[in-house]
Amino acid sequence: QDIQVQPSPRQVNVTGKSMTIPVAFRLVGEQEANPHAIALLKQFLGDRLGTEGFPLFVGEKGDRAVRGAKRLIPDHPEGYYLSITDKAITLAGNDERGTYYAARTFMQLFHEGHLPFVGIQDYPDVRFRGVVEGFYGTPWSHEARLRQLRFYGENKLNTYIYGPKDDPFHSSPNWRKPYPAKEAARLAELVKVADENEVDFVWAIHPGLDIRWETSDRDSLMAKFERMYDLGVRSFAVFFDDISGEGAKADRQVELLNYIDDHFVQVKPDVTPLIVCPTEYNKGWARPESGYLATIGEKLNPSVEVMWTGDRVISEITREGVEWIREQIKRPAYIWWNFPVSDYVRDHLLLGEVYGNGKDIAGSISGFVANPMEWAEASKLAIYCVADYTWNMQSYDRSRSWHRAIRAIIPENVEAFTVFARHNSDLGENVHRFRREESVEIQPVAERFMKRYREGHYDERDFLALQDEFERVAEAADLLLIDRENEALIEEITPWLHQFKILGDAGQEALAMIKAGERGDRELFLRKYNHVKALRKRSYELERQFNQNPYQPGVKTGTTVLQPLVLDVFTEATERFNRQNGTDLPLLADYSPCKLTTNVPQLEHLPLQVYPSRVHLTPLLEVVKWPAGGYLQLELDDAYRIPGTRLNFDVKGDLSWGVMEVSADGETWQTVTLTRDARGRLNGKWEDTPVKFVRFTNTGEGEQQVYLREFYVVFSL
Ligand SMILES: C=CCNC1=N[C@@H]2[C@@H](O)[C@H](O)[C@@H](CO)O[C@@H]2S1
Repeated sequence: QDIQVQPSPRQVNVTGKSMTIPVAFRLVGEQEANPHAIALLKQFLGDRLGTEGFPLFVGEKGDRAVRGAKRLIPDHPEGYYLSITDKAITLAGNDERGTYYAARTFMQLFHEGHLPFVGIQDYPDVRFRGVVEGFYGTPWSHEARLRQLRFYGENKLNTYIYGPKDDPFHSSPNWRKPYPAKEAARLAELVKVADENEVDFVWAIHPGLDIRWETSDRDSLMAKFERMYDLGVRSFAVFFDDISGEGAKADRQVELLNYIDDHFVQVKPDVTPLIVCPTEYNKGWARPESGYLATIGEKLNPSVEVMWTGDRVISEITREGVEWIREQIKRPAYIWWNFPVSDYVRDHLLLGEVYGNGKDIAGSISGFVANPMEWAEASKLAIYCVADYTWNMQSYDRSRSWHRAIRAIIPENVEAFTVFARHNSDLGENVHRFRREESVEIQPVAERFMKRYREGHYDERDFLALQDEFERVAEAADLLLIDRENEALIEEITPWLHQFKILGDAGQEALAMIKAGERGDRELFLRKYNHVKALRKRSYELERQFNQNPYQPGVKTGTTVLQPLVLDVFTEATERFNRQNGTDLPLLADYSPCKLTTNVPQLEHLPLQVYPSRVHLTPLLEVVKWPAGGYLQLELDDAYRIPGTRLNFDVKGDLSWGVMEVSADGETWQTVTLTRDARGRLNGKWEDTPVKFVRFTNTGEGEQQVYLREFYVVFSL
């Protein structure tokens, strides 16, 4: 029968039919086996466990209980051998974690009152597998983290790296300080639950923003690690990402890391290899002339793991890419995969399939951890798939894994959540230009329908297929909004579910406009027209109410296929109605009154947030390298009286290297004096003349490195 085990095991031999589940089991090997595996089995088998009953042998290679299976146990870290026959069950690990994984697999084989007769030999492709909580934004809650750790235990993920950028005790300024008692107790509990689920809890420190290369700061860091060790932490990381200036120096970083390795990691008996997140952490930013990676490769202790995001900050991981970096750093890279992280497209949910990474990279990497969304439960879809991919790459099937993930996460509403996730997977235009597939099944129907509708002869079957899809969208939203089996998940995605309901309704009503127009039923057409406009207004208000943040506020759904389709159908149907009836009903246009032009590479694709009276530039999380002569220009659709631009480059020192100018025609420019307000933000003020262009230029001699935290243009009173 179809043995469904997650992650997909490497070698499964079905050795016969199956047996009904024994009413009682007798555990053999309890004294020597991994206590977490024993605890798991006891909890799972409950009162079926007794001194009599069907023998269940559990243990690690060399333990008496599994002596007979010794040569069948794969000789790989975390490997295990599992066998179920009509005589006995054997769960034999190559090491403690392997035994635990054998127990996890065993638990999944219980199926409708039966246990299959199988022999399984299994082990993971990638050594370190899991999640790095490394995003910008609201850190996960304590409860969310506890749920995550249990989820990792279920899916054979063995690593959780604690590194939320917005935790002041992980990063500046309080990385030097011990956690207050309450937070310390919570971290201790996380470590305990991680252990129970055979997950390494890696505590990361992010000192680079203000570290001083002196023994005092080195001692502060060592003292903090000691504190964390006292809390039970046995795995450590140092993050030097997203910094500039002093903290970015390779030889200083290496000196500190080797010191930590020599005087902490190597002297403690039970600490796993140190992990570092380098400043040059992707190929797009690597500069051979800086010698940064060469220094890491040559001077950093070989036992230290070096993280890497791939060819770009957000990128698919390829064989060629990992071979390249392996050459540079003289060791396999420890991949930090930036998916499903959405801190640069915060108005989107990334619920799509995990795809695009090579299946031939296992031998060239030491670890693979996913950086998730701030929405912990919603991130589980991708995390489940990453668990499958990193355990057994060759057999990874992106679609099968994704469907299983949905069944694992919300078993009572699989159909509805599948519809929802299908249309919430692309990012829209973004600064990293990273895109994902969305609405894949319906996209060709939508495209064909619009083309033929415009030509005047669409296929009724396409019309009905689209109508059916929008009905499913509306149904899915309502079914999920009342779902009570996974309340934490529904709580996270509720704003998007409301938006999704509006989209489903708007799609059906826009299609109804076509039929009303064809029948010449003016009254019905106007009803539908007004309903769609009302729905779009509700959508707009929803955007202003939920998920407000300084970067990408709002709630986007179906942005790649379904939303544009509603707009296209509405516009086309209204234009026809206007022609047939000599009316001029306004077309609903999502206009954008502002255009961005720049010659600073990192700013080229920055999306703009357009509001009724101001334009907001999406701030960047990374350091911006601003070359001499580099400029950033906003062009409005008309000349407006602008009471005052707000500009915030979060830089040390002044901005005398740059000039802010405005113009009404793009020819004559007027310099604007910038003044710092109480919050350190730079504001531009000028005489009260209409302005169409605003630009900021680096008129200095050399490249500047800045954080672009905020660029506001307020263009009406
Ligand atoms: C290997 C080191 C990766 N360090 C990173 N720090 C940043 C992360 O904190 C962000 O979440 C992510 C997505 O915006 O971009 C880079 S990736």
